[in-house]
Amino acid sequence: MPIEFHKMHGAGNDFVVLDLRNQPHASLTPGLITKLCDRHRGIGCDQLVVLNAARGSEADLAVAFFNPDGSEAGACGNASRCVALFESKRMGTDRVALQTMAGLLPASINEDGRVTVDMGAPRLDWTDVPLAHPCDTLALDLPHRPAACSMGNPHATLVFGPEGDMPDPAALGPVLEHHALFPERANIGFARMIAPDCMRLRVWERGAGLTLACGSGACAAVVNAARQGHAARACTVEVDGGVLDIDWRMPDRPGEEGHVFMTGPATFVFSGVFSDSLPEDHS
Ligand SMILES: N[C@H](CCC[C@H](N)C(=O)O)C(=O)O
Repeated sequence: MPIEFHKMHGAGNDFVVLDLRNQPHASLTPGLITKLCDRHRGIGCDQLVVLNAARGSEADLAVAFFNPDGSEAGACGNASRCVALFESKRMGTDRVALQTMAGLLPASINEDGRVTVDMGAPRLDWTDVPLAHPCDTLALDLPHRPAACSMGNPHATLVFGPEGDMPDPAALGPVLEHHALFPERANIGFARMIAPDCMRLRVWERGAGLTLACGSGACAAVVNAARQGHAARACTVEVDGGVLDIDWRMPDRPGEEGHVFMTGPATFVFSGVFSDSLPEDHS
């Protein structure tokens, strides 16, 4: 059965968006997920994003994220901005609430066209990342002592000063993604501080490899760099595909972690129909 899809990207991190609310016939299998993400045998994207009706009144819709290797991710910041834009156009509003595995994410479309998503509070305990055994997530016993946290998905961030060598993310990234310390694997960020409120970031993504941008990775990088004293809580993050503004706000109450607000672009590219059989009149 043909499946309608929408191609979108957030700072070059690209997505195939399937809205199943109006095509319930589409049955998603790991094989179909991998095929749709494949840049040679399918449509091609960094993640497949699946929309369903919300289960409750707080959210406007439910969103699930899948990597090209078929694994499901609890968060995807760039896709969350894209879905917020998609739904805002459909509903004619500038505020959208997404229901994700990481929780309820309020989003707003700004006057400049950029999208702001409240990505929630980072989870800083080893059990939340998760890690394989108890340890301080502020400086893991790994090369370059990265800090780790969860934004609904696992992240470790290696932070470097303005000068000096940095390992190749394409070489060290997959080694750390699959390290035994990460029972659910991890996204690995390589951050170079330009100033306390500005960093350059590349992310080796779990299940996807090196991408042009990683929204949850940018949130985790600012949290992790701020925890290590290298970055301010509000920081511009320059990624290969553009610029994201991250603001890890102060908590409302003592003993809690503040929410991380991510602001950045969301772009609609094209819509199409995917069918694995030739149309009848393909003359
Ligand atoms: N590969 C990630 C999901 C996509 C995250 C990224 N595209 C973003 O914008 O946050 C994971 O398995 O946790």
